[in-house]
Amino acid sequence: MYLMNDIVRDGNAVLRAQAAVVEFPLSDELKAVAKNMMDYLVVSQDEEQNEKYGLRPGVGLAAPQVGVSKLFSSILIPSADIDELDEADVESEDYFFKGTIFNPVITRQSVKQAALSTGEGCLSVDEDVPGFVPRSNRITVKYQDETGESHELKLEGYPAIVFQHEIDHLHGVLYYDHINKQDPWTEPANTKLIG
Ligand SMILES: O=C(O)C[C@@H](Cc1ccccc1)[C@H](O)SCc1ccccc1
Ligand code: NI
Repeated sequence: MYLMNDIVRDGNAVLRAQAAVVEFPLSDELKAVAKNMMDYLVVSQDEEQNEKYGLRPGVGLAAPQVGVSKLFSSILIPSADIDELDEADVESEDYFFKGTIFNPVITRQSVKQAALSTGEGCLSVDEDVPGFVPRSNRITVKYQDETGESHELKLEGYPAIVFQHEIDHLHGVLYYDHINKQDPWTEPANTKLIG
């Protein structure tokens, strides 16, 4: 499992590089990296464990953030984070999404935007950069799973924001690149505020 000192910080060129396509079948090395990324997310979301290991909680982690310039990100979105889910859903499933997405492509995105009302943070950016981070409210993502099988996901709101944050990492983009430097907290036009 990765610890905070395995996470590359802003200023390292790998966070600004275009990551490389992942070839299948996956090498044992990349399987191990993906497992360690997911283990980080699982442990980071457990209050006791993240305290013990000094981990910042995360719902996503991209390979470039651990120094691997390849097109994949692990994502772990708790069902409890998704307001639209009703009680039954939350009880039955611990996670809205748990998996590693390889070679993801956003094939469709809405004109309508969305932003977290609190702004965003990043495990690779130690200081908080304040401001709304406008993103597409709805996206369609095509990606491969660990076996190389292709999937298509339609996402809206918070999950769409998480996926866009993680896919941005694969193209050398960090969340604060999207913040309006002049007016960071001015509500962007046509943007739904979430949370
Ligand atoms: O650095 C990363 O990529 C992980 C980020 C992903 C993220 C940040 C803001 C908005 C969407 C995704 C971490 O998860 S930041 C910490 C965090 C934890 C729980 C919920 C939201 C953000
Ligand atoms: Ni990040």
